[in-house]
Amino acid sequence: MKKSKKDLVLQLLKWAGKDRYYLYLAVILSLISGLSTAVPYYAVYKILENIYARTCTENVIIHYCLVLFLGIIFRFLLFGTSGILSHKGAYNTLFKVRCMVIDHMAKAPLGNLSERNTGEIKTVLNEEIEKLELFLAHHLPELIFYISGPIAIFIYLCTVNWKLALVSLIPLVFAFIVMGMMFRGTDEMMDNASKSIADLNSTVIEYISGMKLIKAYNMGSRSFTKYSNAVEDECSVWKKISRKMGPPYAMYIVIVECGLLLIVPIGGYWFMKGTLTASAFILFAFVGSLYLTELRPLQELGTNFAQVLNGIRKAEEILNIPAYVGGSKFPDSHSIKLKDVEFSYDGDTNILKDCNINIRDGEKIALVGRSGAGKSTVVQLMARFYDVNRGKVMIGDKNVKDIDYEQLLENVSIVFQKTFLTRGSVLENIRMGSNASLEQVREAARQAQIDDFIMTLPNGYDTLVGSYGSRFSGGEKQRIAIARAILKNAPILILDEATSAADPENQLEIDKGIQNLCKGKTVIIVAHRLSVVLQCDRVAVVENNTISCVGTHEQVRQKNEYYRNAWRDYEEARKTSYSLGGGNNDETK
Ligand SMILES: Nc1ncnc2c1ncn2[C@@H]1O[C@H](COP(=O)(O)OP(=O)(O)OP(=O)(O)O)[C@@H](O)[C@H]1O
Repeated sequence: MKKSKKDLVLQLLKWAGKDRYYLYLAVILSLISGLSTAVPYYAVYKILENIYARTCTENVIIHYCLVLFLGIIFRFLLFGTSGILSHKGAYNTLFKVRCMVIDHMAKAPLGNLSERNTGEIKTVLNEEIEKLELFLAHHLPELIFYISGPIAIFIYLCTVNWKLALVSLIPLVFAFIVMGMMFRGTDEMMDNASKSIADLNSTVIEYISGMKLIKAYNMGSRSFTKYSNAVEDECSVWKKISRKMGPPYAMYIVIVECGLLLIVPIGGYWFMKGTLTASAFILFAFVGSLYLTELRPLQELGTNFAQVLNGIRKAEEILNIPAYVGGSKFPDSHSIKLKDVEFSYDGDTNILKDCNINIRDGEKIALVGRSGAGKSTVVQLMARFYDVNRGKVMIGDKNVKDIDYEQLLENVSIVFQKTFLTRGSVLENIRMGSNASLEQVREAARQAQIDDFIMTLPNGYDTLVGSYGSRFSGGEKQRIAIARAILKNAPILILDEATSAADPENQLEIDKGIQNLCKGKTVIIVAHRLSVVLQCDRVAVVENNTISCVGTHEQVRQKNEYYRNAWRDYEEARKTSYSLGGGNNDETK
């Protein structure tokens, strides 16, 4: 169910936590500042009154000029302080909401997150949440200021002549009707605007991250078409919004400014009849229509408010993804068991069915199978990146669903096929948020066979990695990932082994790093190179949506046709490479 505007604002204040008191104080100061708007008009009126009563002296002028001066200073001082407080509250809240969303994403199932594209998530984290600052730091205090000012002036005008004060309000009634027309049915439009900016962001991200591919296939113009389409879509959404809101906005501006058309003739008539004093007539002619123009920014606030509500809604959508919370201690035994597991990414096609395996504590097991058979899926279920549809994944004697998620992630290390490096330094990339000392990081890097290389970099461990680790080769990146895992020293290790680890020398280094990493751990290796299997205790074949055969290399070779054929092909390929090159290309050595 869609939340009401009020509920969304209350939700935002809840996210603000204690910082909402800054916001409340800012609103109170804004209110007083707004109310003091009437003070200068009061001072001017009093001077006029004294002039017409022929009682105006130097003292009277000085007295009311002082009142006027203090009124203006007081008003701006309060409004300025309100702005400082509202900005403090707003930026603290923004920080909290961004941290909450990021933290929540880390605890949410990967499946739910990957339904959203990167552009959509980036839009929520940047643009949508940024709009909350606009609301908290500007709209909230300004809304109070722009409303309370005219209310204070209206009340003051009522004390001078209540009938003419009421006349001055007539344009406001029409202005509000027009404003209502302007905002009716804009929710969907704002939603579309938010979607179009998310699409635009996704296209830009895709364009930049796929730059190499675009160049390699000379896809520049085609990719640009996709980008320009996204820009056009965004533009057309905003054109629609402008078409809907533009005319009523123009009417609103005209209406609030045309109070004089009523005040001057009616006020003049009453003055002629003697029911209105000259000073009151001048006051109304001067202020009577002007004070309503203070309400003009309300329209702009209204437009932005619709966008802010959309921002709150979007942030809430991510925060409402059910996260993995609670759970018991990580078990002492590090055996892993899949029991009758069934799993599908999309809810329709089963990638795994009746899948069973028992991995002993401290055992080293290789998963083999054709490309797309489901090897990576099996290991991702072990780390609870996704939840199974049926059956159980157990670590020790516990279902992974019952283990505290943070403890689970702490106790499982994964080295992915494709290494992701953050933009920071090499040191930060190996530490990954831990408190490890430089010496501990270097020791891990030595074991991963990458320390010597890092020391040759211009700033050693402080060298910046660059976006997406652009300055490192595939093999170097992999060894950095191995160093990370060595430093983390988790008892369960999952290696989604890469085939692209470059030249044999690099491969040898990586293998040495991996051997150091595996010591004393329960290890599951997704083996893309068959030679890796010989370093494992057992091998499991993933085929036909299940784990079809588990045993030692010899046992599986005898029992499983896929594995037997794969080894035959592998050995024949090795013989061919011997006869072609005449050298020893054995990658197992
Ligand atoms: N996030 C995903 N959403 C939908 N389908 C997916 C997803 N990830 C993988 N798949 C599909 O699941 C099947 C198994 O993929 P998986 O990556 O587990 O295979 P694999 O054996 O590890 O393959 P490879 O050896 O090529 O890495 C494939 O058909 C793949 O297209």
